[in-house]
Amino acid sequence: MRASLIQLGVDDDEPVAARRERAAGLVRAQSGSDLVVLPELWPVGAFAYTSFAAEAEPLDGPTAETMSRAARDAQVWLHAGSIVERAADGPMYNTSLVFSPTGALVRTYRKIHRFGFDQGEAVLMGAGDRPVTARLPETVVGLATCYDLRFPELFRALTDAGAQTFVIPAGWPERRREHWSLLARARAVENQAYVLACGTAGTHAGVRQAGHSVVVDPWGEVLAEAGHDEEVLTAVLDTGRVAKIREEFPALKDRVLGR
Ligand SMILES: NC(=O)CCC(=O)C(=O)O
Repeated sequence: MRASLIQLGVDDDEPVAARRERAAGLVRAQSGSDLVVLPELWPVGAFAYTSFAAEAEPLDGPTAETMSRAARDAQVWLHAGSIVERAADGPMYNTSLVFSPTGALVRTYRKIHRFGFDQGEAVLMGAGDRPVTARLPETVVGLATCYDLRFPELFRALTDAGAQTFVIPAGWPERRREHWSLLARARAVENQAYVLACGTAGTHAGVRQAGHSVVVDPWGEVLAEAGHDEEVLTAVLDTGRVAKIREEFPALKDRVLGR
């Protein structure tokens, strides 16, 4: 399975509508990949808290509509990263969108762990309340978003639900880049699963982004890693390796707690 992670540059000087069209063009350019991934809250910027309300959109809003067309044109499965969702009943959520190659929105995931402690996303957004998986032709994907990476119990729940590949869009800051790289590998090793962790490049709302999107295999080896700047990171996943490693080194079967 060929996966392409679009480590999009998110900078304050690019209008949201322009970035949306540019992201769609980058998705179209990945035709030939099986799965394409965009980062967290890339239309507005994960730390652009003061713009969240103005840029919030429904699940059939401009970003979803543009991404649906891009997935269909490229004939790819598209994890379109996340948007600030404005729910019909009022609250905002940090919601990931997964499209099939026909352009159908097949899954949404509302980020469960909101970042900011008593500020920012944590106070502006509602929290998701359930883990979500999506069955693709070659793998079962478990969905998580950025700060979720710090909560291993979510990934264990996704593993229990059948996940073999974790897709993690993020807007992770440079200041904590070592945590990002370490935790991405940890989630892969402890669950014997692929990790596709797609961050942003650039600087928005004064927060320099870490970039360094990464693809980790179920043995914890880094298959591909991006630098700081905008780039498309591509890796070929041998999806049969998950079952093979889980069988040859059956640590998941030795669990004592939480079964
Ligand atoms: N957008 C986020 O969830 C940021 C998470 C983060 O900065 C961290 O966990 O550190």
